[in-house]
Amino acid sequence: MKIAMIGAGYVGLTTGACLSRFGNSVCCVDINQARVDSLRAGNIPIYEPGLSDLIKANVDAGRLTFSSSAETAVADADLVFLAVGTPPLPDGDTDLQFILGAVDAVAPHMRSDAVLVVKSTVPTGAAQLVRKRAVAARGGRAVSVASNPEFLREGSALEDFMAPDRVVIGADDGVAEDRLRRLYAPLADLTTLLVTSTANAELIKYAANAFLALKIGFINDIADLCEATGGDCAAVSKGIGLDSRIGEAFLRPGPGFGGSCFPKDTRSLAATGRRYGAPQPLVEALVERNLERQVAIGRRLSAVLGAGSRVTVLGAAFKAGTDDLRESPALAIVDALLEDGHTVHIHDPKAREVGERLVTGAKWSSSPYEAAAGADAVVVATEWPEFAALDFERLARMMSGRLIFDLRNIVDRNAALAEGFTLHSVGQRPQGPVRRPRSGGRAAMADLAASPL
Ligand SMILES: NC(=O)c1ccc[n+]([C@@H]2O[C@H](COP(=O)([O-])OP(=O)(O)OC[C@H]3O[C@@H](n4cnc5c(N)ncnc54)[C@H](O)[C@@H]3O)[C@@H](O)[C@H]2O)c1
Ligand SMILES: O=c1ccn([C@@H]2O[C@H](COP(=O)(O)OP(=O)(O)O[C@H]3O[C@H](CO)[C@@H](O)[C@H](O)[C@H]3O)[C@@H](O)[C@H]2O)c(=O)[nH]1
Repeated sequence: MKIAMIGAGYVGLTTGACLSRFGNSVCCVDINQARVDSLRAGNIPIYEPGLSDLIKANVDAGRLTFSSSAETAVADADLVFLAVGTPPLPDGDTDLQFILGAVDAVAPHMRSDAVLVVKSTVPTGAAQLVRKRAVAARGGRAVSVASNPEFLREGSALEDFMAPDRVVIGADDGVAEDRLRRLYAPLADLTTLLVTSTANAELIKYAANAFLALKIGFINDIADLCEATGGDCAAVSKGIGLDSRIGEAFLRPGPGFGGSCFPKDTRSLAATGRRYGAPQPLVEALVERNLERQVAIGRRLSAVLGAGSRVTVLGAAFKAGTDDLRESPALAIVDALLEDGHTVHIHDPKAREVGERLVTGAKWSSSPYEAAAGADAVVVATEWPEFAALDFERLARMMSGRLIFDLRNIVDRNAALAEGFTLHSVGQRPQGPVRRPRSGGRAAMADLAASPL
């Protein structure tokens, strides 16, 4: 089939590349000319494992192209996907300006039998709005509109797309349903295909993200309780996760959830609830708690460090496997540390280029060890695998202090303790010898006991 993918960001590029791998002819369109030029020159503007090779293979095979002209790209397309951003408005509701702008750009030029598919995450009712807008832009000619929400995660986007738990097709007419069933047929034996209304498909996407975010918010609160009572949240997560009704996924405590989806989508779901007079108090509370947590963790670190410490933050991206800094808890913690007067050095294996432009006031380094030279404390803020394999002997030689704050519970605990570090993990009381950082810090046993993470 011929596909136009409007929006060549994380979702558009990944989805476009994967669909071209099925043998479809895909044109990814973006209004950002620099992005299109870069893609045409073979430079992929985002980091996503495997994406660069997949794009290259499909471009070489003649199945994947890039354009800034929506008009040309949609002219002979069977399916036109909208994968543009849906950012939050100040009240948390979703800003549909990019969706509606894209509809205006594509609708007049689509074939009469083409299907317009909303892949972006949009509040319930948006597909109907898109349909009305498209019909108006086409001078009254009808158009088939479908909703096909995306569930991929950054950092594992290709595997998630190629082996999804389910594919949700929201279709209010047979043409849209048949076309999308055909499109996803190559995944049919791998997945559960759920065909429902556009309104349900839209609700499923928000409900899924909010439910996963609630699991994280819940375990983060339990982690605080474990720290206060002397429990170990890793054991608690395992113990509850083994119940198949609960499941082990998304029970890792940390610095709060971030990224371009959970924070914005929970706010949007809450806003939709308010708009329809069906309040979502659990989700409202979750949104608040998550913001509070990021700030609180920064403050708790500060309380242990004392004034004017030198702190190394390992990881800036909101999770491992991506260079995406949107709503990253690591950056909220960096901000809190800078505000409290600490000197901050950051290392992230992939996010430095974007990060250096975004975070002023901190110094960026090209390796964890360079970043840790002379530091009083190291904070592991993103779960990059290299941080799970830190060489503590080397760190001990380079650092001034002996404090590790492991906000992802990934460091090699025994290796850290053996080198004389005091280790603060999430959901556990601090472990190891308590030592004063050599410069600037004023950590004491009482402070540490009173200030678990
Ligand atoms: N990032 C994820 O992991 C993820 C996963 C599932 C769903 N989603 C949803 O998918 C949507 C896109 O997210 P993203 O992270 O890919 O966003 P993004 O910001 O990375 O990319 C969006 C792209 O759309 C382009 N664009 C905007 N208006 C356009 C227009 N009229 N024509 C052509 N291009 C246009 C922008 O220039 C940008 O490159 C959002 O609704 C998001 O909530 C994201
Ligand atoms: O046990 C966990 C799992 C995740 N996180 C955090 O939660 C956030 C989101 O992580 P993840 O869900 O892995 O990444 P995303 O790429 O944001 O993917 C989510 O958001 C996408 C956009 O809607 C959806 O498509 C995906 O299904 C959904 O998982 C990150 O800050 C993680 O560090 C935790 O703190 N603990």
